[in-house]
Amino acid sequence: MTEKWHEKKISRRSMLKMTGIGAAGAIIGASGFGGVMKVMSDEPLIKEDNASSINKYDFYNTHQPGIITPVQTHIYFASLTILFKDAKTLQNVLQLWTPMIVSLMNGEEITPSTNGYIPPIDTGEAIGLDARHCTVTVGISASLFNKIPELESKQPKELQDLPHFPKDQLDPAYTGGDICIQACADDPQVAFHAVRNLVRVASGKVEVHWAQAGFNSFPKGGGTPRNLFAFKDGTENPQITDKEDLKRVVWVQPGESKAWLTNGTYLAVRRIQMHLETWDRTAFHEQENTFGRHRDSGAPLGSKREFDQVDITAKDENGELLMPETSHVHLAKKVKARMLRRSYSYASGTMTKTGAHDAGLLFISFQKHPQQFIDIQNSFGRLDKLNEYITHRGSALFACFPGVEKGSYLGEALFK
Ligand SMILES: C=CC1=C(C)c2cc3[nH]c(cc4nc(cc5[nH]c(cc1n2)c(C)c5CCC(=O)O)C(CCC(=O)O)=C4C)c(C)c3C=C
Ligand SMILES: [Fe+2]
Repeated sequence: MTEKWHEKKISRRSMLKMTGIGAAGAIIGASGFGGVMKVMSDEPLIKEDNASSINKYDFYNTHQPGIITPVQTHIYFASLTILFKDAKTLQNVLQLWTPMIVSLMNGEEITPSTNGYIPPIDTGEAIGLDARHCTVTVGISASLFNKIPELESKQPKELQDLPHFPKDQLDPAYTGGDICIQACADDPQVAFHAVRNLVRVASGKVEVHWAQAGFNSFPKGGGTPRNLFAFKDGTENPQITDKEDLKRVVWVQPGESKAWLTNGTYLAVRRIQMHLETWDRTAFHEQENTFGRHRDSGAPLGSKREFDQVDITAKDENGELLMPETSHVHLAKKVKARMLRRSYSYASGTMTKTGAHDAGLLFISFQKHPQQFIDIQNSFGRLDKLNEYITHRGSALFACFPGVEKGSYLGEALFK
């Protein structure tokens, strides 16, 4: 029987090496990182979901949190570069992160500091806040497999960089990365705190390549949030209660990819600038024709209610299509591919060259195969009316591990 990771003891020296503390870290006594992780003691490194935490989602599940979890108000998304080339270090980082993520999702301090002679273990900015529905989702990309030759046989063939799409103007500063951490919460500081602490503990092993904060605002009483063009965004999505549909659209099923990815999914992320200045000069009817939906109700053009059935062939009394052929929804619906969208708006100051808002959509979708994203994006191609108002500036694709069983750790099956 293979030894479980938590049954192995990582030596104090390798722990210090791994956390990048090195010689300076000698000051960090047994209550330092050793205290955080308890990896150097006999105590197994298992953190439990705390049922008495307030506003908390469970970590241990068949699937990772933050995918079919109801969308929170904030995201901090980070794409990391790995600074190592071996599978063992990746395994150690994932082992280190797993109990930390449980603590973060419990809304607990990672480990309360008791030693005044060392830096606090938890950076502390979430002290006194509850879990705020924090979720952390981790994925790995094709470039990670390129950097770790030992894992070559584990790379799913569909895990490749996304192709170049017509009209893409990708900025390398917002593109790619080896590992993603998607932290979502109903509080911006809780989401940021999660990423900050996960990156910090793996310092010397990973560094942030790019990161983006985002937000969603929900109407009183709930409902679909509006994007920065004021349209309800996220109406047409698989129902998170329809398990069979999620198996068809989102979750990798046994035999569909490499075994380690069963119950996992693919995360496509696009940092899409929305040209607010151009949009704000556009006539209201033209805005509605761009999406093919009414702005205020969110209903398909010609219908009354947001969740009315979309019929892209429906015509008005003059025989004209109600939803223009080049409208965003028409083109998305035309292809059979589907996805689960979980996007956030962002506003990050202004573009240095033009002074325009650097604002838009941190588009995130989950699908069991990257081709689903590719087919829909190709359907938009050069035709989508929305192209006039947006520019894709960043892009990455990650395979998100399946969920974790108590006693295991993120991505364990990758190392078997
Ligand atoms: C490749 C996938 C998609 C990208 C990229 C994308 C960008 C993008 N979308 C909006 C706003 C809306 N999108 C809407 C619907 C919609 N969009 C996609 C896919 C991508 N969008 C799909 C699959 C759908 C659903 C189509 C359907 O079957 O009905 C809508 C309508 C409301 C809704 O259903 O959410 C809006 C609004 C923006 C602003 C944007 C880039 C900045
Ligand atoms: Fe869309």
